[in-house]
Amino acid sequence: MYQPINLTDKIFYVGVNDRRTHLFENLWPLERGVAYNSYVINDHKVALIDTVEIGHVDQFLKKVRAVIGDKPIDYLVINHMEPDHAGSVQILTELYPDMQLVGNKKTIPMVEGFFGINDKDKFIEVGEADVLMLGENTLQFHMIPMVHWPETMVSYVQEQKLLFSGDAFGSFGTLDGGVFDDEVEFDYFKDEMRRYYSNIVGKYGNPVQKALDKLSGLEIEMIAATHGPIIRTHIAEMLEMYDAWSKYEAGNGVVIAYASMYGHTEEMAEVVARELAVQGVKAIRMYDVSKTHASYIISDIFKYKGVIFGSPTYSNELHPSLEAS
Ligand SMILES: Cc1cc2nc3c(=O)[nH]c(=O)nc-3n(C[C@H](O)[C@H](O)[C@H](O)COP(=O)(O)O)c2cc1C
Repeated sequence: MYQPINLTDKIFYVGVNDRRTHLFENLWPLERGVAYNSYVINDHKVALIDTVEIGHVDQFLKKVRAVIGDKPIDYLVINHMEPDHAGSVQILTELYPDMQLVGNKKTIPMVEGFFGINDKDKFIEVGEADVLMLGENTLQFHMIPMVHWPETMVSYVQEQKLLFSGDAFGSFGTLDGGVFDDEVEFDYFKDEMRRYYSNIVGKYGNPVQKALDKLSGLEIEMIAATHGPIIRTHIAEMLEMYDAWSKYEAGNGVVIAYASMYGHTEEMAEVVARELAVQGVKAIRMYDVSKTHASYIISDIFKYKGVIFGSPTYSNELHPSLEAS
């Protein structure tokens, strides 16, 4: 039985946990799963903010109905078209035929491409700073292209100072009871947020800087992303972390990532590490790339200023496991 989880009196968490998938995007290891977050605003008008991965749609619908009962959904806001969030759009349009899809000019052709939905009356196209009134809550939309897809946008509830941020500020890890940042072991999620950011969004530092600039004009008291805990007590810290990562600023420390078949390159890496320690470097992270998944190494490379790679020659190239990392 789902106990509705309130963000505010009319806004609810209706996300689901995925503890079965081994690799996110068939690429990134999920040691402690991942949550697909979605939210319902049960106001005079009912709006759903994003959906969940299609494999979890039954549980998702139960949660949505536990909040809205038999009321229809008026709007489905699509902040991001990636299938772990937009995966249930089609089935929802069938279940709620009068529901309108809210997206920007880049979202709409994607919806048509993904789902073959092309009825113009189904869409409400929104642009920068447009608003959608729901009753006591007003949604305002801000475009954040390439964080991390072209159509990405965020939705801001003006009255609540609440930002539905899409994948921005998201992290791996299921929400095992605790849903808000003050209800969980937040340090774990901070690390997983950096692994998520560095591997999935990290290339787009400039678009993230532009997005942060735009969001700096908003007063934000809660960030509700599509993965990971809802942030309400660590807002400033999160914004600072995103600012530093997107400027590629890092703290003191060195990552040493090596490949070694017979141990000689590893021995060299040990010597280098010892010398770094003698020189006063305390944070030294050594990884054998054949053992540790690249996503953890990349995450640490975003955390520390220094990085050293070591590889034996292998058929005149780098060792394949380092090359692959
Ligand atoms: C399959 C294979 C391919 C190799 N190719 C080269 C090569 O192209 N050029 C070279 O100088 N050494 C080559 N080597 C030798 C290794 O680079 C050398 O033994 C190195 O010291 C191994 O380092 P490690 O002990 O860290 O694995 C090759 C070794 C193996 C097993």
